Amino acid sequence: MLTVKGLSFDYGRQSILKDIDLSIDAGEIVGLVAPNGTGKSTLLRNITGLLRPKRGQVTLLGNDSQSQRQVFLKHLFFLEDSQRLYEVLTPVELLSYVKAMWGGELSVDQVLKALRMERYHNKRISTFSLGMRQHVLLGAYLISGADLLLFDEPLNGLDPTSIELFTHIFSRLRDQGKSILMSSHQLGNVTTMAERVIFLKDGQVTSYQTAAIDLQAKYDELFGVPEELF
Ligand SMILES: Nc1ncnc2c1ncn2[C@@H]1O[C@H](COP(=O)(O)OP(=O)(O)OP(=O)(O)O)[C@@H](O)[C@H]1O
Repeated sequence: MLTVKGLSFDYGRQSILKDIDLSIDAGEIVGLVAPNGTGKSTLLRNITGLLRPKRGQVTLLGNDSQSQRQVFLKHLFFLEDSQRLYEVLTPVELLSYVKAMWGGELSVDQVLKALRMERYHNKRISTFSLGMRQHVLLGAYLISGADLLLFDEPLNGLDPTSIELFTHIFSRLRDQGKSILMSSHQLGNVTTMAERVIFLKDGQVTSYQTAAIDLQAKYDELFGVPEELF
């Protein structure tokens, strides 16, 4: 589904991504985990082409992110942050807009119902809490019908019931053959859903099957707090 080859990116003199290779299959949920400021958002932005890689190639279903940009974008959905939704719109308006742009099959009503958003579907997003915004954001992902979903911190601000609902929806999407790359600085936020975890460190990635190793031990080995602080 998604193939990234030799991707590098610098912010000025600071090298953030170094020669990254990764791939994601159809129907696979992958977690991207690293502490704050490591480069997760930068990697997602490079994959989508919001930032232009210094080197490397990204293809989605065989479509190149640069030379076949329109088709490439049609197959993916990425909204960086629920704080950057169109504030003046209501959920109904936003979802209708995304449906019109991406041409997904689900109706606005189906999505509102699946995400239990009927209570506030006609209120302006500007008045919403973080958790409500996350629901609208997931609604936009769902209604897009895109094949690859890139999600930055999907569980931010959610109560336990909503986490359960989101987890359920992600597994439904996987069953439908959608691929999901979700980033988080918290390992626990992705391990319940992802069958594979990619750690980003020093600009490079290592990938582990969730069931194959003790991921927390690996996380501590890679990013743990040093024993001697002072
Ligand atoms: N526009 C920018 N100009 C220069 N440096 C930047 C810019 N945006 C991010 N950086 C730097 O790039 C590095 C990676 O940032 P990025 O936001 O990708 O990290 P992250 O892993 O997503 O962090 P977080 O978990 O806090 O969201 C950081 O050192 C950050 O300071």
